[in-house]
Parts: sequence; structure tokens; C-alpha cells
Amino acid sequence: MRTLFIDREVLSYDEVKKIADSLLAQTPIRPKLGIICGSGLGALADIVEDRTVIPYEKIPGFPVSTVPGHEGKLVIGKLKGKEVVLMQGRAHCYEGYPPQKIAVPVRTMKMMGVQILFVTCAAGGINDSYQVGDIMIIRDHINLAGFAGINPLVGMNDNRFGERFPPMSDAYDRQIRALAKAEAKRMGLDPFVREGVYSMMVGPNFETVTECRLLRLVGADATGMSTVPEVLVARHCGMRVFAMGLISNLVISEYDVDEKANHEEVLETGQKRSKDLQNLVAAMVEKLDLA
Ligand SMILES: O=P(O)(O)O[C@@H]1C[C@H](O)[C@@H](CO)O1
Ligand code: HPA
Repeated sequence: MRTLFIDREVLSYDEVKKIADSLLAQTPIRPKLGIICGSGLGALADIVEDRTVIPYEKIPGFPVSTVPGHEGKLVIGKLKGKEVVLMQGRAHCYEGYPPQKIAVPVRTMKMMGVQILFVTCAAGGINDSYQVGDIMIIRDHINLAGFAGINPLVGMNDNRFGERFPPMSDAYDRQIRALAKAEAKRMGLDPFVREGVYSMMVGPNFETVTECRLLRLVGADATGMSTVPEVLVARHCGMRVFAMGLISNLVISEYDVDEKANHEEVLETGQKRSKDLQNLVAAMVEKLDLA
């Protein structure tokens, strides 16, 4: 297969199938739900039972996480009795991976039988009403990296993965978002659960003040460096997607102030909210219809 990017980073349908088959051979679990854990959110793996844990280095073709807060392990097991595969940490384009490489774990999960993908991330709050520790259910995204041509679907399209021109107007599943809001309310988490628009730039630097102001102007409520490529690939291959971002910090949108965004704060906020996120995900999974 030829692409505009580095050919050897694009795995063919058969190559992805081989990875999926080799993972399934290591476990009796047949996952219908996939979960990707963002920066500092890997504690979600603690609620998975009867686990098989496979480090990404041991999965040929998988991109390996190189960033603190991303353990880099695939956890296959049961959550509330449902069979799941969870990525404890992810790889990002800013680590040097072409977006087509970020596609590999998502397509692998699809070929393992996953129908619904939960994507989580840490994000900088842009919306003035947001506070650190809020959980933002993602309603839509702005693929700013895509504006610069960074999109995992660029290249020859293999129709066995999905169609050439997938729609994205309904990328974030309305029913699952409603379930998240209902469960958050039932659990008393609603004071800090929001719903908003996530924007993605590649990073790894945090944004300038003027970039933050631009993001606010174009309608972003929070910004990050991930999630969008995974969502594009998941929708391309027909998965239902739910995504949420933990507002791990507020972006700096005033000139000449002393505060600075930093990864330590991002990880700390993840730790502080980890129980709430575990409880919310567990409650949602319990109610989710995974035929
Ligand atoms: O993987 P996510 O998007 O959760 O991680 C965010 C973006 C950067 O990797 C990092 C910055 O602190 O957190
Ligand atoms: N900007 C971009 N990505 C992020 C941020 C941020 O402020 N916080 C966590 N991930």
C-alpha cells in the first residue's frame, strides 16, 4: 500500500488481523468494548478484573508510549462482567509517530471484536466557566492537526477498514453521551461534568497565549494533543465512540503572567479525579448494551 507518509508505518489489513489474532490467542476474553486511557488516567485499568496484561513492546507493530503517565500496557479482562480491552496509555504524534501508526491499536481492537470505543484524555480548559478537575464529555472536535495534513486516514484507502470519505458530523455517539450525563447525575458528579468541543494540536509544546485565544474564538472548550486521530480511525472502521477529557489545567490566555502549563499538574489532576473517573466508567459500562 502506498501513502503520502512513511509506507512501513502503515499496516495492511492482513498485518493488523495478525496482531489481533495473536492477542486473542493469549486470552479467553472476547472484548466488545475498548478503552483508551489518557495522561495520568491509567488507574482506570485497576477496575479491570481477570486481566491479561501485555506491554506494547511485546506487540509487533504497536506504537510504544514514551511519555510519563502512559504505562504502555494492553489490559484485557472484565469490567462489571463485560469483556474489555484497555490501553493503559497511548502514543502521540508528537512522539514522532506518523498518525497512521496511531491507527494500529484502534484497528487492532476493532479486529478483536470491539464495537464501542471509550477514549479519555487530559485537556487544557479554554472555556471560562471550566475548572481544573472538571470532566468534559466530548460532543465534537476541531482537528487542527488535520488542517496541517496530519490525519491517520491519509493514504490509499482499504475499504475493508472503512469507506474513503467517512462522515464525522455524528462522531461522538449521542446515546452514550446521554448515558454518561445520566450516570454522572445519578452519582452526584454532575456539578463538574461538562459537555464541549475538544481541539487537537500536535504538541508537544503547550499553546501560546494567542493560540489559546484563537482556539476560544473558533469554539473550542478544551484543547489537547491526542484523541482526534483515534476517533477518526474508530469512526472510519464503524465503531461507536464516546470520549471525555479531564480538565487537567486551565490554558494560559493572558499575556505576561507567571503561571505556566506543565505536565506535572496534568498528572496530579488525573490522580485526584481517578476514583470519580473509575466510578463513572464502571457505571456506564454496567448499563451499556454490548450484544
Ligand atoms: O494523552 P493525553 O492527550 O491524555 O495527554 C495530554 C497531552 C500530552 O500528552 C500531555 C500534556 O500534559 O497530556
Ligand atoms: N494543552 C494541550 N494539551 C494538554 C493540555 C493543554 O493545556 N493539558 C493537557 N493536555
